[in-house]
Amino acid sequence: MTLDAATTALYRDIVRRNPAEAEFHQAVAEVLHSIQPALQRDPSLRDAGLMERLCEPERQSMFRVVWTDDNGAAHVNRGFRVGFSSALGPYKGGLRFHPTVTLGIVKFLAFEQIFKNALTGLGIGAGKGGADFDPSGRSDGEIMRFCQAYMTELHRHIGAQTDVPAGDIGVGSREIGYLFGQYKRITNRFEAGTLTGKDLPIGGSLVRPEATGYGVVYFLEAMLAQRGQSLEGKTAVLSGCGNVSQHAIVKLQEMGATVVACSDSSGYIYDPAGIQPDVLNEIRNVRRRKLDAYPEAVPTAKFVAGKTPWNVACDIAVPSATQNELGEADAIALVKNGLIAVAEGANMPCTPEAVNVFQEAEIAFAPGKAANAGGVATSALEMQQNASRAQWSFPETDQKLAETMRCIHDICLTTAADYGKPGDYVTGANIAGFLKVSSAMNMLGLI
Ligand SMILES: NC(=O)C1=CN([C@@H]2O[C@H](COP(=O)(O)OP(=O)(O)OC[C@H]3O[C@@H](n4cnc5c(N)ncnc54)[C@H](O)[C@@H]3O)[C@@H](O)[C@H]2O)C=CC1
Ligand SMILES: O=C(O)CCC(=O)C(=O)O
Repeated sequence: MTLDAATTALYRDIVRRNPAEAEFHQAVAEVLHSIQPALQRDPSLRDAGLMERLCEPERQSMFRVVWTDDNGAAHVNRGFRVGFSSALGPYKGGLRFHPTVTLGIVKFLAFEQIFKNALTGLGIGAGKGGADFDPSGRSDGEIMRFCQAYMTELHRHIGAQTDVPAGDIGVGSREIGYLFGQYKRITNRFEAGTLTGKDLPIGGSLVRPEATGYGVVYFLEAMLAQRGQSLEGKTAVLSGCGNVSQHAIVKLQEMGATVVACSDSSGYIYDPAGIQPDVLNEIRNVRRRKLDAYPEAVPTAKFVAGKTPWNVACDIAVPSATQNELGEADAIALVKNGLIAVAEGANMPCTPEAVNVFQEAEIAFAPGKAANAGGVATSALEMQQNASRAQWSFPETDQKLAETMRCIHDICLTTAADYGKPGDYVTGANIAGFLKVSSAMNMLGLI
């Protein structure tokens, strides 16, 4: 749908005021396009500068992070934390440690989080952060010193009722542990609900490590059931081989699909017999090696260097590495090879052109802000457990995750149909998230 004049003017202004932030512009453009039917139905949604406020972060912090490597040499990185919206609860969203991190990347991720977190129905606002630090090849001691240096500044901005960071690319439970340790040391408080994604002994939740990947598969299951299909007997291709991918692979195979390929930034592995999650775990999480090491352990697999996996024929694609990793040509190749469904495990991994190809071909398409919401939803469950000093069992927590994903699926589907776009999960997710956050913003007054 084309933008009306008022929204076009708003969008132009956002681009002018946020120069050189292409990913942020892209994320905003998608939402503005999607919510046009809602704005047409209820023009009062534009009142009181609501749209302008929605697209302007409440707060943005940028800071210097100084740390020393194992040889005693000093390094300087740039740290970020953006609190985009606290209309529904404390800012909530992960931290990304990757050399490509910029303010624009963090803003796009925090903006996406507004709608994603609203869809969970769990009373969490939206934030995101990170640093342009490259953890690859760094020793455990270097990682710890970087995390301590980063938290030395970040601690001023966060808290269980203010802003609750978690993991994202390059930040797993090890980093969360070091970050929490430094927070605890500086503040003199064991305030477990200040960070989520912790290991169990320091206040973590069962299922949080698995949640994003499992959640994507629960969403896929619901989306396929809507079309009278299931995961049984399907082949799947994933990108990435980190937290999201590894657990999505486990759940896909548990539900009867065969995952024939996954990737890292150096290439992809292919095995028609199915990728083995235990081997992947050993190579990536224990030995911290690249995927070219996988065929050493599984000789039936081959490693294809320097390529993405989108030319591999499959029924289901789950891009789970990074933004804009799947473009128009990739989408065309996937559709030509018989694709039936896509679920975004990563945030905004498909370019707008690729999404267009999928939608034109009537492929079931689940946008990241709906499909990967299981991670942040389970973080909210971790916050609930921390607040009551409880620890729920794996089955209980997994059941809550599965129910949340089914609810998100159904909200997206019914909202899309209600606004004249049946089966369009992008429209459904954006409008449902937008209506929820905008009603809260109106109740809170002009802030
Ligand atoms: N961890 C979580 O709970 C959630 C993560 N996500 C999103 O899922 C995606 C993956 O995150 P995680 O699995 O947590 O991170 P991770 O650090 O565990 O794994 C990232 C994976 O992506 C690959 N990768 C990273 N940058 C790449 C690049 N430029 N080109 C090709 N491959 C690249 C890495 O090799 C690795 O396999 C990200 O987009 C993240 O924002 C979304 C929701 C929640
Ligand atoms: O669990 C969280 O708070 C972070 C999840 C996240 O960063 C995401 O949903 O992209």
